[in-house]
Amino acid sequence: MQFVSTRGQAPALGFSDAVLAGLAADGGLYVPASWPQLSHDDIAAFAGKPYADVAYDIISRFTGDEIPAGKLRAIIDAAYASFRHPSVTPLVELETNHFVLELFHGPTLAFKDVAMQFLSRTMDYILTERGLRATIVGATSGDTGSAAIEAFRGRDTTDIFILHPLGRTSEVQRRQMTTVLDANVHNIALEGTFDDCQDAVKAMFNHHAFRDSVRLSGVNSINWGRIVAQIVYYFTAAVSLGAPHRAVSFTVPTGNFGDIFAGYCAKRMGLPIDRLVIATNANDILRRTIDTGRYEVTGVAPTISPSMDIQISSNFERLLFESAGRDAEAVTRMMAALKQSRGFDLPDASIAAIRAEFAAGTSDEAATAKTIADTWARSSYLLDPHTAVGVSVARGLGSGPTPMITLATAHPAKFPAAVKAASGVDPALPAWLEDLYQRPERVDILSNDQKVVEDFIGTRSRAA
Ligand SMILES: Cc1ncc(COP(=O)(O)O)c(C=O)c1O
Ligand SMILES: N[C@@H](CCOP(=O)(O)O)C(=O)O
Repeated sequence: MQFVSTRGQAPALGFSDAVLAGLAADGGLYVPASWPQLSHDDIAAFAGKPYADVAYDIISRFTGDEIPAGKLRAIIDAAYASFRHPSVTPLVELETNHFVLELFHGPTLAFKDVAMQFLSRTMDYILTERGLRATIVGATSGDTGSAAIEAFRGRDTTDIFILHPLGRTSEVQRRQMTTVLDANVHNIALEGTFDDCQDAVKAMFNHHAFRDSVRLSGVNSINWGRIVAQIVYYFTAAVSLGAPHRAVSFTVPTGNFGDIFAGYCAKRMGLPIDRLVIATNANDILRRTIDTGRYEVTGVAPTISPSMDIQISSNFERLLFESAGRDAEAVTRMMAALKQSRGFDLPDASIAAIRAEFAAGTSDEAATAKTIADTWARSSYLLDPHTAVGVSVARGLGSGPTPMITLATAHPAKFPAAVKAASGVDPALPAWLEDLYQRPERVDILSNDQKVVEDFIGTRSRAA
């Protein structure tokens, strides 16, 4: 399987090289050269299978023969053994025909663990085979960072540098990152927003001398190795509700568009998905884009779902590529306009193609808090604020002909202040994190200056 860049100027790469590259050398994102197809019978055969079996079936279609079967199987088994639920990602019925897919049973209590536990082991394998060491960088609004740090801590092949926006994560999220004191882990609190952190990471990838000098690699969802692992739970969830014999719908709390793009990939691979619904908080650039056909960046507003406080939604570029008929020049023009004037109009054919696949809705702060309160009162089920954005939007659409599955992207205990304010309930951290508030922290505060950040990383990376 080869992977091509959405901007068409970087060489096509195999799975291992695409994973190590993270972002393509032309600034684009890697996507598979073609979509593997699963037949009706292939999908039906997933019924009743353990999560790791389905994961192996899906992921091996992308890795081809680059990772030996036994090794890939061992990576997947170890990744999902770290989850505290036997089903890995269980489905819970919230109300008639509306389910939540609990993606938060991994070590850091957010859906990011599903991909990160796979990606860290895969990168470690590739680097060890090649006798190399790499510098991992990542931007986080809270969850990617904690999942990545947990997954990469203590690994000999990598140093990991995570940039989070100073003061804009929940305290639990920050402590999950800053209390990990392994020598290969570096936390940077940037004086800026999440978008500033993401810009800094992308700028490092586009600074080729720096990129090469530290052998840079990324763990944000710009890395195809993240998306591939997230495709799996769309299949397991849909099959447990009767796919491929009947279609299902998904509502996805959305920020960087990685999670819902994985749902789109599952559909392209043959999974019968009826509605794919983008749920945004007040930072609603994607909902506005679907409504108006114009992608327009405004300021970021802090919300009670901080991990979705994002304006520049990096994976949307992958969808633009698909919706433009894989026209890399058109994507390059749109991305140049975004950089220059903070916005662009989608070509008519692209927006029509996107509207055919996606619906979108926004839940404001009051609606999100009310959804947490109502769901607790009605069903004794505690939602985290990100999942509540999804549930609120899904409920607003009303019930359709197919079951609706809302992705539960984080555990409520990651956002105790917001959850308590909405429901009166103080969600407890699980036993393995009980002493989180007593653990010492280590973090460096840096100004939002590219050179400062690169110097910091360059002098500490063991790959340099
Ligand atoms: C808890 C939570 N929900 C939803 C999202 C949005 O997911 P994505 O960025 O893949 O759209 C994030 C961050 O990415 C998150 O941490
Ligand atoms: N919400 C994310 C933002 C980064 O998203 P990613 O999926 O591209 O890594 C976070 O929690 O950090």
